[in-house]
Amino acid sequence: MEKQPRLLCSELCVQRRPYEVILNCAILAWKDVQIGQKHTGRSIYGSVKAGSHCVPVCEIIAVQEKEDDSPCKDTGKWQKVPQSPVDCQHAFTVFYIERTRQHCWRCSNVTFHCSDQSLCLLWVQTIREQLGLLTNRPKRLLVYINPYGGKQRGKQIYDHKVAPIFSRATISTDVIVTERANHARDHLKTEADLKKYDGVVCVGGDGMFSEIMHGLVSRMQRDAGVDENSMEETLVPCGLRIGIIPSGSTDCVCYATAGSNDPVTSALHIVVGDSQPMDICSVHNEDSLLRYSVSLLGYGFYGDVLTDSERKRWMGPARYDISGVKTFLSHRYYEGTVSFLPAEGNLGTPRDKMQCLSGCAICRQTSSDRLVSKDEDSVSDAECRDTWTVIRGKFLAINAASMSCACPRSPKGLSPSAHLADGTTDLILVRKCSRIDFLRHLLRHTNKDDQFDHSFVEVYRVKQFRFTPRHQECDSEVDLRERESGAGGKRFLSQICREHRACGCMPSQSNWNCDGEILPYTAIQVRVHCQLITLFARGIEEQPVFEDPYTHCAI
Ligand SMILES: Nc1ncnc2c1ncn2[C@@H]1O[C@H](COP(=O)(O)OP(=O)(O)OP(=O)(O)O)[C@@H](O)[C@H]1O
Ligand SMILES: CCCCCCCCCCCCC/C=C/[C@@H](O)[C@H](CO)NC(=O)CCCCC
Ligand SMILES: [Ca+2]
Repeated sequence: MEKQPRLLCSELCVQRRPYEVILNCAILAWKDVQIGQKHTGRSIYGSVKAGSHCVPVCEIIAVQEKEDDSPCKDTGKWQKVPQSPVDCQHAFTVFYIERTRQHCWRCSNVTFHCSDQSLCLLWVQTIREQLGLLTNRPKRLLVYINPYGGKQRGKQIYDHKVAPIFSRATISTDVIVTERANHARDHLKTEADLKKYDGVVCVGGDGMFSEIMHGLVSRMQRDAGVDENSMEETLVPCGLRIGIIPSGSTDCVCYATAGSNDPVTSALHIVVGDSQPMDICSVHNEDSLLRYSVSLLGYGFYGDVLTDSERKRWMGPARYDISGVKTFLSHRYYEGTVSFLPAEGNLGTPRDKMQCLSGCAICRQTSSDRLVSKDEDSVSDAECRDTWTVIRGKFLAINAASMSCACPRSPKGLSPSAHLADGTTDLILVRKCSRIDFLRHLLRHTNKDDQFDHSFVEVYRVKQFRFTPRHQECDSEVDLRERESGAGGKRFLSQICREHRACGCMPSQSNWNCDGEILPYTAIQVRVHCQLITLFARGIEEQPVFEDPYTHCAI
């Protein structure tokens, strides 16, 4: 670790033991003086030493003066007691982030006792000054809580686990507990005074996140006079960051951007002001915008699971397991045409095993390319000239994963190498196959095996795609022929339908699952908008971070 100029260095006590405590602009470090004397010869900075700790300043949540209150031996009442120099009376507590297992963070603390009040104040003030320089931290947040998401614990989770952390970090909040579906979306879209806030927090699952995202994206476009219905429009990115406190059934957006669905971890990512840009797909039917999607757009299997599970909402998260098995057993397939515009450039491939982790090189490159070419997001002439790939077939599932879609059910996700902010989506086509083969493929969503390594699975990294179900292709074909053949057309139409009934494909029509919402159209056109929103997250941190066993610092 590079040496930083010291701001402060004092001998303070921690749990009645003397420590050498150092603060510079990057870290706060403290080492046990007595242990230090036994193990001489090494600097506190970045080397292995017993009894030493260090915390990056950017991971300090708050510092607070503390009065040493102890029970008075005589009266049994609590009062301030004078103490010996080692048990000094003046103290301050530093609250900081500690990494625990599985990408989870905790709020830890250490109390330093000082010999006099002025020293104590100097430490508190200096640490506060350092924290004041971290301008990416939010001060005012607008919080929406869905009290009915997941296991209906959103309000409880916020009140008990999140609000105390925000208050510790002196973040002020306006909290709205939603009273109906789309309450948060409509409020953001039309009413909320967004200038007052540094971010919006969503307490709920993917459905609730989708509401917040729709509200913010639509508000931005309306304010900028951008027509969301047009696929050719370049959408305006959202200035406000979104934080997700997971309390839903799948929580895939949170899991895929933070590596866990732990509310405390998410609250801490908000407090430290993390930023993670994210792609959004706009989903259209002809000239109208249907919805936006950030995670999964799924037709066939995942559309059917969702349709069936909506009738079982009362079951909570277990509804997906029951509907998953039921849909798998029904083994329906769907016919149609998928066309797509492949991603070009150095964006990797869905099978390259380049997981999108914190500070991802591919997403960073995409960001800098966007800075160079401001027009990048428009449907450029080059894209119009690009040739579309067209695939006709019978599919069990058509999935577009704009991010990995990792969640507790599928820890690596539907497309483990998909990127959060590269301007592409991974289009996965699962062709008609036997039940046992499909089961093998599905089970690979839950383990580490390559789910694309099957002859009936194809995967493409794309910028745009379209899907037309067979029955709609037929309709237009029939319409055309009917118009061409006049009165004779009716006879021709009935002939086609009879043929379809015979091949069994006519009744098979699924719905699109768009981030957990059912879309009212089956023929859709999709375009990825690169880095349209930003979350209070940093992507999944590489694991294991090699940690100095004594200082707990990454080295
Ligand atoms: N007060 C409310 N009453 C009824 N529905 C609500 C309310 N507030 C939000 N909703 C709706 O509830 C739906 C589901 O919420 P949420 O996403 O929080 O939980 P979930 O569906 O259990 O989790 P996941 O989306 O992760 O599977 C959302 O689509 C949202 O629009
Ligand atoms: C025999 C059955 C085998 C089942 C195999 C299980 C594989 C699990 C993969 C889970 C992938 C989740 C992708 C995320 C989609 C979210 O945008 C959406 C909204 O929360 N969730 C669902 O649609 C919920 C989808 C839940 C599907 C089970
Ligand atoms: Ca992407």
